[in-house]
Amino acid sequence: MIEFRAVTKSFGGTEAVSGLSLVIPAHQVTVLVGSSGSGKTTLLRMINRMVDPTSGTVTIDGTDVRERNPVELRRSIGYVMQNAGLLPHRRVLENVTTVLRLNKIPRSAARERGVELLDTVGLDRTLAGRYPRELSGGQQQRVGVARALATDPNILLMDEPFGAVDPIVRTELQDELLRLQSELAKTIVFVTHDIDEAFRLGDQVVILGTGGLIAQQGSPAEILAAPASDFVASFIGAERGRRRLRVIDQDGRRIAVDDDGRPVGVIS
Ligand SMILES: Nc1ncnc2c1ncn2[C@@H]1O[C@H](COP(=O)(O)OP(=O)(O)OP(=O)(O)O)[C@@H](O)[C@H]1O
Repeated sequence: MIEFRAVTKSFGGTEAVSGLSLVIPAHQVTVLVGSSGSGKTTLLRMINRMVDPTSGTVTIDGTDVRERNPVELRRSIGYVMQNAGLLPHRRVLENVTTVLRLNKIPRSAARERGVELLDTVGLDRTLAGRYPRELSGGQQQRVGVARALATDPNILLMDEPFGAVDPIVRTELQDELLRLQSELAKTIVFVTHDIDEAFRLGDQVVILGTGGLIAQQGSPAEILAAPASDFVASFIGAERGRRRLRVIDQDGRRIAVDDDGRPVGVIS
């Protein structure tokens, strides 16, 4: 479990996070969602000490992260960035195994683990020898996820990992993450500004308002059922048109359709 207690982070005069308290349960996906500048990335980076709070504490399983060595802490937590952040001059397998090698795992064992990880994230092993630029955006993101999983961390931090890929690939990557999570049950903290993605992936969704305050937190169903404020209603409503569904009967089957009459699924 990760816990933020009364955490504030100021950058000069800007309060990116203001007195925020939040519990992030283990083995679940918590999604931080909010508009640009709402403090999502800052919150994420306080977990692995890429950023330290101005006041308040962040604990992992009861231990203040400030008691941990930052380098060791960072290596023990998986981190996936928006543009995968792969090393351009290293081949795919080397990218995946970098942290294993830093942790002094012998080369052959690291390679073995690396190819297994390619399988885990649904990448063909034949891509192992390619350079990142020889992969599609979606494949690069999968390599990023494989690298983050290399040391089998309990915690995975994901900062808009699927933000730069097209919608179809994005849906595939979301599906893949849900599949992986059903097998691995990591504690995942996922940042996005896309409420659809938040509701799709989150066991818990935390909607951040301006000035680094929590506007609402809960399961997607709880938030949809009872938005806590006009701000939340409009935030989740901005893209809600597509979600206002109705059911039609088609050849004896119940089909959910959106506002424009486009079928979005079969009700079973
Ligand atoms: N290193 C920094 N120095 C100064 N200001 C910063 C720094 N990092 C973040 N900020 C400021 O803190 C606020 C929150 O930024 P943060 O990146 O956490 O937001 P975000 O919700 O992740 O935004 P985005 O969706 O645009 O990435 C912003 O006003 C930002 O300009």
